[in-house]
Formats: sequence, C-alpha cells, structure tokens
Amino acid sequence: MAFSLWSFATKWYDLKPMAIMGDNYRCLHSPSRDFAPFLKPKSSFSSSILSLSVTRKLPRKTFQVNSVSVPTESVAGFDEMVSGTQRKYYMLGGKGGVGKTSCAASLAVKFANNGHPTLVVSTDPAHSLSDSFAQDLTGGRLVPVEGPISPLFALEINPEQAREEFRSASKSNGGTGVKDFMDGMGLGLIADQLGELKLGELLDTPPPGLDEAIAISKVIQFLESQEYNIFTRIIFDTAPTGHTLRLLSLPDFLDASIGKILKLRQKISSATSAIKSVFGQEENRPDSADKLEKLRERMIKVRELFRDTNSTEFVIVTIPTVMAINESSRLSASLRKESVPVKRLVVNQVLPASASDCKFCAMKRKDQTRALSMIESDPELSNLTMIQAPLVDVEIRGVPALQFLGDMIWK
Ligand SMILES: Nc1ncnc2c1ncn2[C@@H]1O[C@H](COP(=O)(O)OP(=O)(O)OP(=O)(O)O)[C@@H](O)[C@H]1O
Repeated sequence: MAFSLWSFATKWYDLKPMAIMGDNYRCLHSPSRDFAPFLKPKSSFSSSILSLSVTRKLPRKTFQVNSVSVPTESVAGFDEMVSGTQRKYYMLGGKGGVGKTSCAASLAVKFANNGHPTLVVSTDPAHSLSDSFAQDLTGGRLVPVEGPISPLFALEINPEQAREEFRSASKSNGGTGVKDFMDGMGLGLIADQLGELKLGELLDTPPPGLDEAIAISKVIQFLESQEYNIFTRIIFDTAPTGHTLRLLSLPDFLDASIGKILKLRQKISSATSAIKSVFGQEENRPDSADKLEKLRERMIKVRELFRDTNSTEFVIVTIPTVMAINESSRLSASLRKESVPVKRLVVNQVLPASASDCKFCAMKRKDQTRALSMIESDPELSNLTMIQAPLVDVEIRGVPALQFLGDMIWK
C-alpha cells in the first residue's frame, strides 16, 4: 500500500475536500516514496505515515520528467557551484512560501556532503530553518546540524532577541549599553556615532531596517572573524523579497549616509576651528571621523561582496504561478539594478509527470505550463538557467529529506 494524501486524509481527517485532493494526488508519481525509507519516524503519528510509505521504491527515472522542457544542458550546474575551496556565498530569495528555506537547506546539505564545511544562515525574521532541519536552531548562535559528511552549521539570526537586547541596552548605563551591545554585533563604530550624536535615547524603539542592519553585521563577522574561517560555503536563506532588497541596498545607503555625515562634520569642524583659533583655544579633535571612515570601508566591503560574481550568487526561487513569476521578474530587475549576480532560477513545486491526469491535475498542469512559458518570454528571467523541482507529496523535513530534494534540484 503506497502512501498518498488520499490515505492520509481518509485516515486522519475524513474530510471531503482533502479526499478530492488525495484523489488528484494519487495520479502523480510520488517522488516522496523514494526518500521515505531514509526518514526517521519522529512520533507515532509520523511513523504511521511512514509505515505506509516505505512499501515501494520507484526507480528515479519515474519522476524525473517534468511537464515543461528544462534547459538540462544548463550553463552552470552543481559542478560549478561545488568546485574550488575559495569561499562562496549563495543567497536564496523570492516570494514568501515558495520554498526558499527548503531549497537553501537542501543546498547546504548537498555542499556539506560534497566536502564543504558549510554554514546556512537565515536572515528571515520568521525563521523556518529549524522546521526544515527538524532540529532546534534557535538562539541566534551557530548550531551543528547532524547528518551530513562535512561540518554543517546553521544560524538563525534572532532579530526579536536582538531588538530586546537593543531596547534594554539603550536604557542601561545612560546609553553606554548601546555601545556594548553593538560592539557585540560588530557595529561598535556605529554606536560611537550614536553616542556622540546623542541618539541613544531615540533608539528605545528600534529603527526600521534594524533586522537588515543585524544581518549586515553578521556578514561583516563572516568576513572578519576567525570563528567563521572554516566555512567554504555560506548560504543565506533570505526573507521575502522586500526585506531582502532592503538588506542588499543597506550598505549603499549607509555608505552614502556616512559620506554625507563626514562632509557635514568637515564643514562644522572647519567652522569650529576658525572660531576656536579666533578665541585662541586649543583644538581637540575626536577620532570619530576616522571611525566613520572605517565603517564606511566596511560597508563598501559588504557592498562589493554582494556584487562579486566570483564569490557571490543570488538564486531566485519561485513557483509556477503568475503571481510568483511576476514577483520574481521584479526581483530579478531590482537585483540587476543593484548589480547583484543572478544566474539561476529555481522553479519549485512543479507537478511531476503523470500518464493519467485527473481533472484537478490537468487544470493545475495547464496553469503551471502557462506560468512556465511566461518565464521563457520574460526579459528579466529568460536569460537565467531554469531549474525545475517537483512538488512532492510529503513535507520536506530533516536531513535525509533535504538530501533527497537537493539531489533533484542541484545537479
Ligand atoms: N518541492 C516541494 N514539494 C512539496 N512541498 C514543498 C516543496 N518545497 C517546499 N515545500 C513545502 O512548502 C512549505 C514552504 O516551504 P519553505 O518554508 O521552504 O518556503 P519559504 O519560501 O522559505 O517560506 P517563507 O517565505 O514563509 O520563509 C513547507 O511546508 C515545505 O515543506
């Protein structure tokens, strides 16, 4: 007896709408059967599902065919992604819910199984890495992921915790706590300026963009801190599009803002020295201009990293729906404007081929085919290497499942 949503629905819910879905899904070749034998039951609930699923192992070729032709001789396959020990950064982004986390986690597992000590970082304030790896990764620090051959660590940047620390830091020691906290994040230079400009009090309510600033501070740490030296692949599971674009443009914005502050300071300082020289006072210049200049250099480094085609790649993840593809097109245009390198487009959740489509699947397939053809005619997307990933009929959770998904996507 093979597992399908049909059996799941009738066994657990006895819901008619699910039964319709189940009937429709039954007509698919289910890729999930292939990885089911590797899954470890987590509870009696899942083990009863798995006992239904391990019965038949289909040969892989059964579900390799997709509804729309894929550029299989892709210009850049996984071989290119895995080659070299120089560190590479991969950022996976797209519309909410399309499978960014699943794709990012599966890529991380694949890299780690191919000899790369890998770090996967979630910059999405609504993390789902823990769910994806079926492991508790909360706490805002590096956590080892069990399973892959080479070391794989995950980090969920915890903006809520950071915000909370920020709030209490800005209250403690008349504002000096802000500096301690920001020092801890590698943003001490900003804190100096905040202290000087007496902005500490204003930061009781964290400013918009703090999540992105925290993520940037992590990138700075990856670049500069010894702790991260071992990682040859760093993958970012990014937040949905809007957040991510803010993250990518923040270094530019900060660089420009710092430039303006520096100019302003220069003007003020020459006016002040003129006054001071009139009154014969000794000039006592703080070194904060230097610090600002250093901060600016760091922002330039991050900005260059985001644009470096040798070390960085942004992978757009989408699903075959008109709405998701339109958003991906806009994302691609924005990334191009920001000069962020993009080569690949993962189209996730494509219905696997079936010899006998039911009415629901036939409709769905038609819809997906139309959406996929939009990609081919979209000026922002058509030049990207398209990778199709099939929709599977169980949730992708845990390293074995991610390994299975990764082997289908990253080839
Ligand atoms: N190819 C697939 N087949 C079946 N289910 C999938 C597939 N890819 C992802 N999913 C499921 O879709 C859901 C959303 O996936 P995921 O969390 O990876 O998306 P996301 O884009 O990161 O979401 P968010 O924007 O909310 O962070 C999860 O339940 C995941 O297991």
